[in-house]
Amino acid sequence: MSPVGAALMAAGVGGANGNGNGNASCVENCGGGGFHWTTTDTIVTAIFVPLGIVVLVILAWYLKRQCMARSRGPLIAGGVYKSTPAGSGPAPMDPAKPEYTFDAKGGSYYPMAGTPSQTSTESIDNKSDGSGSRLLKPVADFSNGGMAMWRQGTIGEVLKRNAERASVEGSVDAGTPNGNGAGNGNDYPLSSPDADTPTPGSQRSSRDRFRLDGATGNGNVPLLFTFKELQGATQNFSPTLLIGEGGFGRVYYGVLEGREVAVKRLEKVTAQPGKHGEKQFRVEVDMMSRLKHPNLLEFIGYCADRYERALVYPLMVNQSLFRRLHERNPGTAALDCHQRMTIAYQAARALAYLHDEVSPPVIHRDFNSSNVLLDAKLDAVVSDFGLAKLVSDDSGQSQTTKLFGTMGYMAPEYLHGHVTDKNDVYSFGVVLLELISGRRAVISKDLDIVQWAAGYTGERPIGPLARMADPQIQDQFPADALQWAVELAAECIQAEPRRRPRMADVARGLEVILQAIRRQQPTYVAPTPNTPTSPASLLTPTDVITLPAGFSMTRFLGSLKKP
Ligand SMILES: Nc1ncnc2c1ncn2[C@@H]1O[C@H](COP(=O)(O)OP(=O)(O)OP(=O)(O)O)[C@@H](O)[C@H]1O
Repeated sequence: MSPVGAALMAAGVGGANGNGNGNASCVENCGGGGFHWTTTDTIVTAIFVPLGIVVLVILAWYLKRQCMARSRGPLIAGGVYKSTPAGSGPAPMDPAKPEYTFDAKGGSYYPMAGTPSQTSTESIDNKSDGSGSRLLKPVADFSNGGMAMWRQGTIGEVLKRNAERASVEGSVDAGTPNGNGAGNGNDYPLSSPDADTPTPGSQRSSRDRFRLDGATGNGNVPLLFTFKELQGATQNFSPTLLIGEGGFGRVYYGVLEGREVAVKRLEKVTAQPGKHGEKQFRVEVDMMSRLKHPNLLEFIGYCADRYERALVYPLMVNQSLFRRLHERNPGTAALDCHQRMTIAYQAARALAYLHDEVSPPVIHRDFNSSNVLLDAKLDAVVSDFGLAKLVSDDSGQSQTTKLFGTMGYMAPEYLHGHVTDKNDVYSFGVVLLELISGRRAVISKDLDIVQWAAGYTGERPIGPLARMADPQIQDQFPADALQWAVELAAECIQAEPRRRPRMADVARGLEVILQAIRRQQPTYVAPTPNTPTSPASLLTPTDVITLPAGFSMTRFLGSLKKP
């Protein structure tokens, strides 16, 4: 029997007569034990071999496509992924030894370079197809939502236009921002020197051409800016307009189409393919596009122009809570206790939204007083989702091999790579202690605020609770409100994550504290010019809580716990 006939018979395709002798039309003697090529074999070979090859090619293409679709889930800074069933997004892999390095400048931990992981994102990050796709991929890969948009062609069209424009405009000379900018301490103008001057790109409005109308499906519509437009908005990233500096890059004051903005420019060096900052950029854009809450920093848009990456936010004129508490200009009033607890309440609401109202939930992972920004009315918004982590499994827990975060704010279990929303609760407790005491999270080389507070919360009695309050507000902090605030912080910073309250319950606790402060100060008038949110607007009538005699914050939180 011929080899083809045997193979087909084995595959049940027919063509052989079943007795093992092959076809009658042998051109040669069919006897003997050797292989003989027949006319039928030739015909069958001519038909089925090419057919088989076509089937194999189609199968390979289909499998590759499936893999790519799976690898394009939402990306997490430093995330390590494995394939998961389509639509479920990436799941973190088992933990390995945490590898991280400390950035002295930003006081933050970042993953060490050169720790490649065999992951699906790796293939995205390191693929160098030379087709200009580095410009395209980051946006296409932002999220599952981004993938859907890609399929619909919405983002695809925008990116195509962007790529065309980039090739027409050629390389934009970014200019190098003066490295000797004054850093975090810079004051900056509160109105643009030439706010009415159109930006170079604004004669062709980026909004008109690049608006991704409805693309994100959640009402947040990020705008795509050219690097040239951002150069125009920030006087070519002038050092005199430097607002601040973080682990991600520098933040500049700017004016875009008449609106005052903060432009966060990714350091050129970290915008190179495969570097941490690039991933962080994608995560931040992804997060910002999906999330919308009055106490989360609004996301205006971004720039992904060749190797330049930048994010555009509304300007928060009172900058960060950290600065307001710890680096206040001499002429600026200290925050009073009502303002402090209002800020805590608003930040708690933002975290509760991330944990409970977003699907899948989001863990901020780097909540600290630098990431709480204050607007003109001292209303707080939570910022910096570059380190956020999407929770992808049902338990609400995940493990990470890479650590990000800020010294003094990281929960003990987080240092072992254990990531849950309770990490944020711990960090929130630290910020609450900062607000109460006016002390920094890291007080000295050997003492952090949690250790310091232990003395007041029972472990190491060192004085009356009143002494724990910032001396600038000691007189105005009602004793009961202060006690409850300290109790609330103590609940949040417990070593055992499961014992910490949920952020929604923390927000309820802060409502009680605000009520107590307002009871004591019924004619509360905020210091000008920073008028806080009207206290009444914080609580709806149904939110008013009736306190029993001997109210205890700990018991109150316990009563809110879900069974
Ligand atoms: N939208 C904004 N409006 C006003 N100031 C801002 C705005 N965004 C950032 N800043 C200022 O710039 C500083 C640096 O911000 P950035 O988010 O880059 O870093 P960070 O949060 O301080 O640190 P990291 O990114 O390392 O966590 C902030 O501390 C804040 O003072």
